[in-house]
Amino acid sequence: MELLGMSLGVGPAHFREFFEGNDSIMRLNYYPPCQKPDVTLGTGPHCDPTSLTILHQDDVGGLEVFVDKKWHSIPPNSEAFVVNIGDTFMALSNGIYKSCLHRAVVNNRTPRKSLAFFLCPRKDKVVSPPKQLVDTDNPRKYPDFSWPTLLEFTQKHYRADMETLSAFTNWLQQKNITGDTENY
Ligand SMILES: O=C(O)CCC(=O)C(=O)O
Ligand SMILES: [Fe+2]
Repeated sequence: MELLGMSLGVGPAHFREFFEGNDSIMRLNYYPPCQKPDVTLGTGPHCDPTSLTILHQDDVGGLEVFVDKKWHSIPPNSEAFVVNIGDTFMALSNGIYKSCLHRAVVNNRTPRKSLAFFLCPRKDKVVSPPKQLVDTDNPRKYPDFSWPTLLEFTQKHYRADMETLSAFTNWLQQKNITGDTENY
């Protein structure tokens, strides 16, 4: 977070402090062998709704990222983690950092495991970009929200894909129009 803050010109402290007391998630994925791997995905195409993902995959392989209109496999490297930007950090950087579209394919021989750490803000934090990243040339791209609201959206209303953040923005606006009085 310090490096991301420095790269955005807001200094090392901003995002480090924002993520103090973070409410992060760890997930273990298990992909059994599949008889029809050519017509099956282990995890469909999605961007992680979370802030930053640190992923360890075992030595089987299966992770793919979508870059330049093509799927590219990311071979496992026992010396390295895969680090992905998620939708919440895309919102925090006012769209400067893009969340990364990825998926996991399966095979018909070997089970596969991966371990993902998803950095998430503390529940009461307002996800809002620092003022240095917003001006008339770069207006706000996403409304303020809290992480539990985006999590609820992806768990109850919308399965995370490459459009999660814009679908979420529309959903929030619709809720405001229909006079929902809960605080987001
Ligand atoms: O298993 C993988 O390599 C990717 C898993 C993944 O994208 C996720 O858990 O969000
Ligand atoms: Fe993912």
